Amino acid sequence: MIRIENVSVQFEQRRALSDIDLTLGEKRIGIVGANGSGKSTFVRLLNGLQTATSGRVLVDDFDAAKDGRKLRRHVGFVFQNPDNQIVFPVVEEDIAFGLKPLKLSKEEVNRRIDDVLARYDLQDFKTHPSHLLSGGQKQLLAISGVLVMEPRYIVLDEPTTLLDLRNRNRVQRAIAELDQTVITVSHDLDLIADYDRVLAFEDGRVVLDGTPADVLPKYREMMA
Ligand SMILES: Nc1ncnc2c1ncn2[C@@H]1O[C@H](COP(=O)(O)OP(=O)(O)OP(=O)(O)O)[C@@H](O)[C@H]1O
Repeated sequence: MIRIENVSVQFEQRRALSDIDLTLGEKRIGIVGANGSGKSTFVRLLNGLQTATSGRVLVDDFDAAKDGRKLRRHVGFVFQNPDNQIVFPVVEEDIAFGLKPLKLSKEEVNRRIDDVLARYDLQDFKTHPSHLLSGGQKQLLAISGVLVMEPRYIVLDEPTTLLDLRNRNRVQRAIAELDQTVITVSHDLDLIADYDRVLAFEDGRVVLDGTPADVLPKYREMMA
């Protein structure tokens, strides 16, 4: 369960989020809103990448202000551009990197890497240069690098923006199969059309909140 209690985020000249108060317990949560409306700032709060200027962020037993390190393991974050997430030149090294702080045995590290690569049909790319993967494969590798840490929540910030239709569909299927609670920021409304709940942001506030069937038509109208 995620509790956001009266949270505001103020950057020097600009208030990015104003008095957000939400309880999120659904398994699939979509976030929509115009450019600059506060979506990324909001999801970055959930794993401590962004701190609240005022208010509290609680994820299960963790308070973002006190338990930053634990929160980052509990809530995995997939960035919009996988090139910002993929840091090692070889696929298996990149996935292993995130596991280092967990101090697992070599066997367990290998088992997790093999499992996650098989899941996304990337097993043949294990020793492949990461930068030679296609855009969709890179996005799947970025998701793999987060999944392998077995977080309880996964945040995806515009996961399909850079992808062609085939890779977009692959990523959509990959998300659908996740056991974790997933929070997805997206301008691609079809991607979140079967989610449990959608929040629409405008000027740092949540202006629509409900099922996709309820929110998405209103959001389309709002953006027309
Ligand atoms: N580190 C920062 N310093 C100053 N201002 C920031 C910072 N990060 C975000 N902002 C501002 O806060 C507001 C909200 O930004 P945010 O990135 O959360 O929007 P967004 O809804 O994710 O936009 P987009 O759809 O374009 O990714 C914007 O006006 C942005 O310029």
